[in-house]
Amino acid sequence: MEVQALGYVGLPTAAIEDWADYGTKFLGMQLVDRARNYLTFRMDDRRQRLVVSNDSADRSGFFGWEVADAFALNAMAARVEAAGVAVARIPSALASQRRVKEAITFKDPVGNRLEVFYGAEIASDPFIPGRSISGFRTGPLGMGHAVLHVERISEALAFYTKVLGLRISDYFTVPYNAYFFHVNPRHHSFAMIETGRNGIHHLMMELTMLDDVGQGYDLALGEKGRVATTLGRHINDQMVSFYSRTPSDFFIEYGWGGRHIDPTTWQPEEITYGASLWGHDRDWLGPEQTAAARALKLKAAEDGLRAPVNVIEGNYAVAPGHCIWWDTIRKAG
Ligand SMILES: Cc1ccc(O)c(O)c1CC[C@@H]1C(=O)CC[C@]2(C)C(=O)CC[C@@H]12
Ligand SMILES: [Fe+2]
Repeated sequence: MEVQALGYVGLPTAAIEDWADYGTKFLGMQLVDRARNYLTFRMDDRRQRLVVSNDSADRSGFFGWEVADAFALNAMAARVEAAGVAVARIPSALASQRRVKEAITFKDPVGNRLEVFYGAEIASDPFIPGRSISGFRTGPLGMGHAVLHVERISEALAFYTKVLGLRISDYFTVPYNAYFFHVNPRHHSFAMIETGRNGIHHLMMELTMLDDVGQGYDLALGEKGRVATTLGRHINDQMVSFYSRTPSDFFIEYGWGGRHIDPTTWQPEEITYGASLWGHDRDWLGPEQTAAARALKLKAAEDGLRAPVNVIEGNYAVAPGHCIWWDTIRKAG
């Protein structure tokens, strides 16, 4: 498999100041760089995972897909070019700003800026979370998952699977079309939902402990309008999560307990139950959609649908103010 993980993400915003607090005091990331028109955050031992930018050049965000080395990067560049898509080498000044060794960039068929890179820089100092969380589940699973609104999934599907090499985890067509893709054991690192417009829908970050999510939920409940959905559990990746409104016009899904899949044997499947096993209620849906979402969930409950107990590597108790991250967990294990 060429693409190994979703390595970093750039999110657009018009409210850069609000993001500093939201990213640290609520999400628990570490603010490392604060320039006039962008912020950068750490989530683990890497120097940078998330960039939040109010530069007009970054208006639709960017997605940093990780490959192993220069050889894999060149192979990807050739493959994208062969598909008729213009590829540019990212100048070394920008590559250093991304904290990677080398990168290329191109647009997906609906206009999102993609970057493919290798050689992410590791920090020499430990990750200090912005609030007391146990840590983010990253490492070989990547930074989380990114979900896009797309006008028509069919336009981008072939590009993401045949050119980029993402593999379909599952999909559903009711109550809307949605496709989920994996590149490693994380159930999905990327998804598209067909909503009639293009843009970022949400970014998911996964915490190593459920209590991090519950405590974050309490913080979000304390701010008017911050909670975008109630706490819930997704059917396909079994993630327990809630969605919060960011200072931009999309969401961050804050989750725990996502399942692992075996990419070598996984077969794409169709989900007929909808999005959630329970929860994830929204207050902005019309009465018809609310009733439809409710009916799907009640059917799942009636059918006795349950997520198997998750065995979470790295689900250890840690002292408040301290954090563990993947590489430490792996070395300790
Ligand atoms: C269906 C699903 C499974 C796993 C995920 O990580 C995930 O983000 C989703 C999408 C959930 C769902 C959606 O598809 C449409 C818009 C929704 C209802 C929201 O507004 C919040 C949850 C979103
Ligand atoms: Fe999600």
